[in-house]
Amino acid sequence: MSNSTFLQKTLAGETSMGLQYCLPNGMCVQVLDEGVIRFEPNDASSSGLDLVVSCGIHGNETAPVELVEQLIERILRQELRVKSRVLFIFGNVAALRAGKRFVEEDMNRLFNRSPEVEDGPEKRRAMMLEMHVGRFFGSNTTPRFHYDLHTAIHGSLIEKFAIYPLPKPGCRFSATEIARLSLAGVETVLLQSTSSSTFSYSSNYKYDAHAFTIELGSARPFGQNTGIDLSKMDAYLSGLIQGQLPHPELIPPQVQIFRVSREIPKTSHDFKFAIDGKTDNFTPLAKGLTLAEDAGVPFVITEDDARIIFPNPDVPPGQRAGLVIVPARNYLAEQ
Ligand SMILES: O=C(O)CCC(=O)N[C@@H](CCC(=O)O)C(=O)O
Ligand SMILES: [Zn+2]
Repeated sequence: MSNSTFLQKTLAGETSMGLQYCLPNGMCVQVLDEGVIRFEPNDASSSGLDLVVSCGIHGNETAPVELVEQLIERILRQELRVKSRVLFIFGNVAALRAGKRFVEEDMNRLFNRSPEVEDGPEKRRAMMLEMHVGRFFGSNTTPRFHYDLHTAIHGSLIEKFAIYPLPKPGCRFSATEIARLSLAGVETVLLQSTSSSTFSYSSNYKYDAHAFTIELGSARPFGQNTGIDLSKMDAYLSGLIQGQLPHPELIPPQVQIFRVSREIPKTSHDFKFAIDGKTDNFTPLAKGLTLAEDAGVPFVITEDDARIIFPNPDVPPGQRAGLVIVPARNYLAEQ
């Protein structure tokens, strides 16, 4: 039997759909696709919780991929007792091999769309991943979670934070889910204000999962992530896998909540930031600042206490070149 990890086999092109098998401890395993593996307990020991953990949707964001690799291996070695249904996803395998954010297109802008004949590999993979998530959740009525793990391109004044996709009409941001994230070491949450083409938005919108994009530090190549402490996230996910769903009632006071005030649209190749394109996430933006100019149109900061997230002037026209966020703890309380 090979000593390679599931990640190593995936990167070597050695994983594809296989038959389910069960271990003596009652845990059943099935590889559903390249880089996609499902674990299920036998019914008697099930906790009634469905968990999707995805990573590597951007191929240069390797710290969460290494974390997920270790979780999978601990389960396969039967060190971690699976009491929940769990789906692990290594998202953009070709980009992970290349060590690049993407090969042709940013995969995290390709979810929640309809297939087209001329779709390239990243569009097709995004569609397949949505299908696997949909089949995994199926018609179960058990609580559904999807944590899509990332790292950020630039430095950040706050290392770990989550993006909470806009809830469906009639639904609200959940204070309990935000409090749970704090147990995973994520103490800053951005509430999205628009629909989106990200993986977490799709799982929330289509499958009613508690879904988040989670940023866990800076993007570095494999083997260079020792500076990122993922021990709380590791413990939190290990607990969920073992069927332990914590029930925090209140958001701890140290948790910071922002909401997205506006996306910074890039409409043309003339788009220019007035700030350095590599400015740290959460850098404050003075009211009245002309932050960017695009085809002669200025983008002026009109908000009090604004900050910038994900500045990236290099995205193609039609995509967001960053987000302007503002504090929103009271906003959440009023929901
Ligand atoms: O650091 C950056 O500029 C990008 C980090 C990253 O990949 N962030 C995600 C956020 C997705 C979301 O808004 O939910 C992305 O850009 O896809
Ligand atoms: Zn990312």
